[in-house]
Amino acid sequence: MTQQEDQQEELAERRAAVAELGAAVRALTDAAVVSEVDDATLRSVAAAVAELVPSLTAARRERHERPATDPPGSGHRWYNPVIGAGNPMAPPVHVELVDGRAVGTCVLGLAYEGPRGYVHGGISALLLDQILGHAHGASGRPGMTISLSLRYRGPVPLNTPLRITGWLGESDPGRPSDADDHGDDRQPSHAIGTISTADEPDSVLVEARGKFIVPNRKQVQRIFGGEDFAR
Ligand SMILES: CCCCC/C=C\C/C=C\C/C=C\C/C=C\CCCC(=O)SCCNC(=O)CCNC(=O)[C@H](O)C(C)(C)COP(=O)(O)OP(=O)(O)OC[C@H]1O[C@@H](n2cnc3c(N)ncnc32)[C@H](O)[C@@H]1OP(=O)(O)O
Repeated sequence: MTQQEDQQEELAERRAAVAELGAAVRALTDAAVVSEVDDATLRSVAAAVAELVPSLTAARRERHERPATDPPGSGHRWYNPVIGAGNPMAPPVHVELVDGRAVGTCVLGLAYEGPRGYVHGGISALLLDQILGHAHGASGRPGMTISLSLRYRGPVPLNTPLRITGWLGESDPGRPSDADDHGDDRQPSHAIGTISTADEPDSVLVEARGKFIVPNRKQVQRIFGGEDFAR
């Protein structure tokens, strides 16, 4: 086996272990918010869970430190709060690019509840921000959201397969690019997205409009300390 194959195998192994823990903690979170067991049982589970924490934090990363799952060039965030298999707070949403559109699928449990039986509006915004980000990133230049607005047309049901779709719209006509002064290579992109149930994809429950920019060199330096933020 070559050194590169060795590293790939190690990375796959690491990601699988991280996904396993993510799934287990996600199941724990789901159980915690649906549980109606007695108080003594809640307290004993709380104590048992608290005891597990030090075994994870024995080796930890800090802000700005890259996790072992995301080596340079991987372009993927294993702990992303929407799509990351390693992040228990992520449903996780499964995203595919279909004819230039980003299409996400997921089922949201009671941990994401806003109105009883329905998804919290802030969670819908989170999912849409991510899917718009994918639509923007599909052109090969991942960016940052600079504005996001939503219209909640109907309540989004929990425990129901959902479909989240994002695509790019027209850019601002005639807006000068910042390329000359700042090294920006283009204008903000407009992205549009929707949430519907998988069974009724044409019935839009939430609609989003967002603007994305690709940060220029100075901005990357200021915000991320120079490291290519997308890699
Ligand atoms: C986010 C990591 C993504 C990594 C993913 C990597 C790989 C994955 C592959 C595919 C992608 C898939 C998924 C994407 C994932 C997630 C999506 C969620 C994304 C987010 O959740 S991201 C967090 C929220 N978001 C922020 O945290 C931004 C905070 N905000 C700022 O940090 C500043 O705001 C900044 C630096 C943007 C500008 O601040 P500044 O001071 O430098 O500029 P200034 O305000 O003076 O702008 C004067 C006028 O120029 C325009 N302008 C400025 N820069 C420009 C540029 N580069 N290009 C074109 N136009 C530009 C302005 O829009 C304005 O225009 P106007 O006046 O018309 O509004």
